[in-house]
Amino acid sequence: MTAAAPLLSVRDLRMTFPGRRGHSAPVRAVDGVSFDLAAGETLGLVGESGCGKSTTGRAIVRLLEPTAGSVVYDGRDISRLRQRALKPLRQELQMVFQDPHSSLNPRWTAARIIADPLLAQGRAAAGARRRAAELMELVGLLPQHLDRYPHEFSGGQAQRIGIARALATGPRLIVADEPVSALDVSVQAQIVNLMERLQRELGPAFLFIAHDLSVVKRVCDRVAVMYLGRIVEVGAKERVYAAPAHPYTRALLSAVPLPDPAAERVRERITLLGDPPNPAAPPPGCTFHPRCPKAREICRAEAPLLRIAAPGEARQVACHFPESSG
Ligand SMILES: Nc1ncnc2c1ncn2[C@@H]1O[C@H](COP(=O)(O)OP(=O)(O)OP(=O)(O)O)[C@@H](O)[C@H]1O
Repeated sequence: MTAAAPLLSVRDLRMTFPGRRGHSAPVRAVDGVSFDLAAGETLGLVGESGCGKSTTGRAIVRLLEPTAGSVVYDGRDISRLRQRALKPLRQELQMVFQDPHSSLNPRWTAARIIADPLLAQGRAAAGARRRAAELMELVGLLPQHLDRYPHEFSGGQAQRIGIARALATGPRLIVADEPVSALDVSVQAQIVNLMERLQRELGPAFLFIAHDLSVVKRVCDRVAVMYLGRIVEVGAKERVYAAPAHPYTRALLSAVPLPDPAAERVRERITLLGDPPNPAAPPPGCTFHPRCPKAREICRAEAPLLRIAAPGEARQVACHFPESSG
């Protein structure tokens, strides 16, 4: 039996920005990212601020045109499509942004924000409004509030509107870029619960971008860890969280508080040395080597490829000395 083709297949994705004034070297924000996403699957994309998570997400839904590489969605490379050719795909590829108040048009009512993708599809105004009311209910908002403006909603409610808008056209892939990190901690869990429920009920695939590893642990099937524009480890959530193979993943996970205070007291904490390096001037070899407690000569000279961590495992790791190999 052959496995079904993935819904999304990203290969060697690269996104380079011109250097800012005074720093003429180009910024390699995404530097060769490859992964697959199956229909209905949730992949968490984690890593420190500036490692290229948002740029990866934006290039996939084609808010940006990648510098190189391919983004094969449903069997078709969309990485070079022009805006006109992308239009029909917009209903299938949606994005939820980090800060709902700055990503929703402040001059539009909730009804218009949610109905806009439907109107763009050619839906009649009355039908689009009815659908917007249903979507308000689906995301836990009162349909009577359809004519309110974004500033009349709290942060959590506004994010629900952003989610309703993303769901309006029945997308098959949603890129959620830090969807809860701008919200109060008390509201974060509600939005995570909502996204979990919608994923279960409606079944879109999610690329869930976050720096909070405990959120990713709750909602994702697989996790990809990014460092300086590259994926350094990707695999099933259970494996990555229980036995991280890359030293960077180990360091990130060692900073996540454990619910059990006794376990918390005896756990190993790994403090990363120094700051993340500059993507305009990445270190040679493995870009993590200046901060890696295990770095040896080869790490300074040769960039490790992302490869199967251990025989029989689907998990991949880009390290010359992954944890599983001792
Ligand atoms: N339009 C742009 N022009 C120039 N550089 C950019 C642009 N967008 C992003 N960058 C740079 O690319 C790198 C990756 O940024 P990106 O926002 O993708 O990272 P991130 O992991 O999502 O971080 P954060 O969580 O802070 O959003 C950073 O060094 C950033 O400064």
